[in-house]
Amino acid sequence: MATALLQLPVVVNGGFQRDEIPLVGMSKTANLRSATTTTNHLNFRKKCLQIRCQSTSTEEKKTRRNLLDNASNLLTNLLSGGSLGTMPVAEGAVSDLFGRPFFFSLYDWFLEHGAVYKLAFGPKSFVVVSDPIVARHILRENAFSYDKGVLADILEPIMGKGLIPADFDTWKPRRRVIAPGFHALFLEAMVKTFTDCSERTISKFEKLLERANTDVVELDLEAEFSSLALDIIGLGVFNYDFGSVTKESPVIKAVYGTLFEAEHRSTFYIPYWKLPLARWVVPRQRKFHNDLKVINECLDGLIKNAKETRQETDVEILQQRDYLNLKDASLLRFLVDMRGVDVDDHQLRDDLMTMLIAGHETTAAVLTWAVFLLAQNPSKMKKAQAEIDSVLGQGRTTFDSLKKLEYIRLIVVETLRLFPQPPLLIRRSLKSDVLPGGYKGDKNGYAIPAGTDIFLSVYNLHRSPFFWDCPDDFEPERFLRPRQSEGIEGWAGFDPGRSPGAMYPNEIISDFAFLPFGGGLRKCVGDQFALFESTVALALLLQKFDVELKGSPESVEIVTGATIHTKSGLWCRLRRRQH
Ligand code: HEM
Repeated sequence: MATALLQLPVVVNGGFQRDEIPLVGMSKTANLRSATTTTNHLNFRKKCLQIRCQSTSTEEKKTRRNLLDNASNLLTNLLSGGSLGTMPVAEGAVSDLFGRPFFFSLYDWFLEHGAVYKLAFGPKSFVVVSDPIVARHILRENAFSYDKGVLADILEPIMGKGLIPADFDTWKPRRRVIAPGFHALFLEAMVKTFTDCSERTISKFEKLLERANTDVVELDLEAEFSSLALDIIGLGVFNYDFGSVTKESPVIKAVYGTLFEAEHRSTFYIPYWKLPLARWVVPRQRKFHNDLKVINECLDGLIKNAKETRQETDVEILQQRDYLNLKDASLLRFLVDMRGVDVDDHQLRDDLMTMLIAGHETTAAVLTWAVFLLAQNPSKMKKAQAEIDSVLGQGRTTFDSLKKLEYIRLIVVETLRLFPQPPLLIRRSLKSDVLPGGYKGDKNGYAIPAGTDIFLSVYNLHRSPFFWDCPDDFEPERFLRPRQSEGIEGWAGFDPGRSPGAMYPNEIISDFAFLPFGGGLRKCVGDQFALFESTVALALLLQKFDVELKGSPESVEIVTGATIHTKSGLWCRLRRRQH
């Protein structure tokens, strides 16, 4: 198998030759073998690679394209604006959108064309970036030259002027107010909320076992994590208990409906919802607007209530409240009480909606894939449980115990490396710029005009064979080892010492090779919230249960929208642990 993979054709348009890929500290064969382990989508990728091995030229590949692809490529040639200097060009086909997640195709093209390439796709073209040096330039060094582009177009109807899609003028004052809300005492109080909510989930599982009078129960853990994350984000952001672990309600249904629509819009080829009558004529658009109305009414009620009970206070004093004993420790309370910030209800609602959506599916996905990976690595599951037993025994998680649960924390970040949520960051250049060439790219860089749409593929970055050893392997321990830059000019290597005191590896330690929460100005504000939440939920699950997949890993089909998730749930068998 490995030999067959090494015989891949040399590609057109520059890029890497396949046998250049293995780099540091391993043989070519070992790297390619390791690149075909663990998960079913890797097998999927393996199949794709095999298919490509059999094909000897790009011509042959083109003949397999269907009529729609040909029409789309004709449009591309007409509209995509020609080449961008020496930047390699990959030609996408409409059929690449179907049958498998889009980011797999972006990965294959990355290996073919290099870490910066132009993807011409139907009437659109994008620059795809899979390199930490270029990512650092876009996200940090020249961040004010890029806005959210396509992403803002898609999300604005849902999140309005919330932080994620916001233009810089809206974003600056709101970020200044929201970021301080995630202060140390708030996060510490949230650990208690995470623990309470996770225990509610665990006790639901235990009741199922008792009722069935057995030691094993079968469950869709993805759905359970989704309910858990919804309950947590509701309490943390606006002190509202959805109670979705144990019940259904119109608001919960509306939240899921809205998420579903956001996902549909992020993957659908033609934005038909922008047509004037679409919101009244298309049934799913009508439903979407009804769902939005339900959520908005709920949020408006919470905002009204918070404003009526406002106690205006200086931010420094707000940050010292006794959060562990407050009846309402939520972010909404903080935002409303902050002195000198008289934000209108509409903006506040957009902020809450943004955090509801940003903090829900993402965390649920981390937990889902962590279980998926652990179930295939029983020795790592045992190691995790040994740590939990020694740190927690049968006790609860606390802020202090999180500091000692090192291996669980590493599992969480390794899951985020392999399954970044979202797998792509999206930007549009506000002015012309010159992107650095990145590793093995053009030394003079690549000039791009204003208005260029960019996909920064975090998935490619996290699985780049140039920056990670055995990139497709699930190996939480990797984060404990520093890694020299190994002669990669412009990249500082992986050094935990660069971010002393950080509980989790981040973009600074990895010099932008690891970007689970983005980086620079628009970095996630909820990163620590999400990391603590995932660590608590995973630790409490593994404290009580051994988990295995119900079917084979290959039967878990991967789909993607804003996040990477499964097509039909993560069906698992939970067995009560004997202590
Ligand atoms: C594992 C869970 C999470 C992941 C993987 C994640 C990931 C990300 C990423 C990658 C970005 C940057 C987007 C970009 O640059 O285009 C982002 C932004 C953001 N996230 Fe998260 N997030 C998570 C949880 C949360 C939570 C829990 C909250 C809030 C409670 C949150 C709120 C936000 C907000 C408001 C932004 C926009 C920041 C800005 O533009 O200033 N996220 N998130």
